[in-house]
Amino acid sequence: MARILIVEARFYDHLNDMLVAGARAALAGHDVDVVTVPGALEVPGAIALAVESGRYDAYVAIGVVIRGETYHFEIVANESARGIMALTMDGVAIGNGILTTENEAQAIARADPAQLDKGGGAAKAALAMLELAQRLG
Ligand SMILES: Nc1c(NC[C@H](O)[C@H](O)[C@H](O)CO)[nH]c(=O)[nH]c1=O
Ligand SMILES: CC(=O)[C@@H](O)COP(=O)(O)O
Repeated sequence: MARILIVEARFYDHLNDMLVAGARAALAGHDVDVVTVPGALEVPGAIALAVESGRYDAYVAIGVVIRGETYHFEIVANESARGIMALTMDGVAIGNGILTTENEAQAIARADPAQLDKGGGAAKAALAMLELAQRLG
């Protein structure tokens, strides 16, 4: 059994509820905690803090970034992904379930566990990276 932390950027409650449900289903049998941050830009920092705590074996990043009117979409989408990638390159087992979509319909299709289940996919990716780290470590 692994100790998994879900770090969710709760910007859209109804979408996050689906993503977290999918992630939890994929993490059945493991010890799962969930923490919430304001938005996707805060997710990498929250994971970095949790890594420092030494309490968890792997992490699942959850969130939804939907394009608005300004360049802020690129900043939030790209920089949250960049921060998560930097952590993975440091050997942290993370699955990235932060959706970056053009509209809500695209987000719903990807958040819904009965459709594309990106939350479950991110959880499975985190477990796969943890298993790889244990095998190679
Ligand atoms: N527009 C979205 C955001 N924006 C907020 C930022 O992530 C951040 O919390 C803020 O800039 C304060 O540092 N976040 C999302 O997760 N999704 C969005 O669509
Ligand atoms: C992804 C975003 O930051 C977006 O929700 C913000 O919308 P806007 O660009 O219209 O301020």
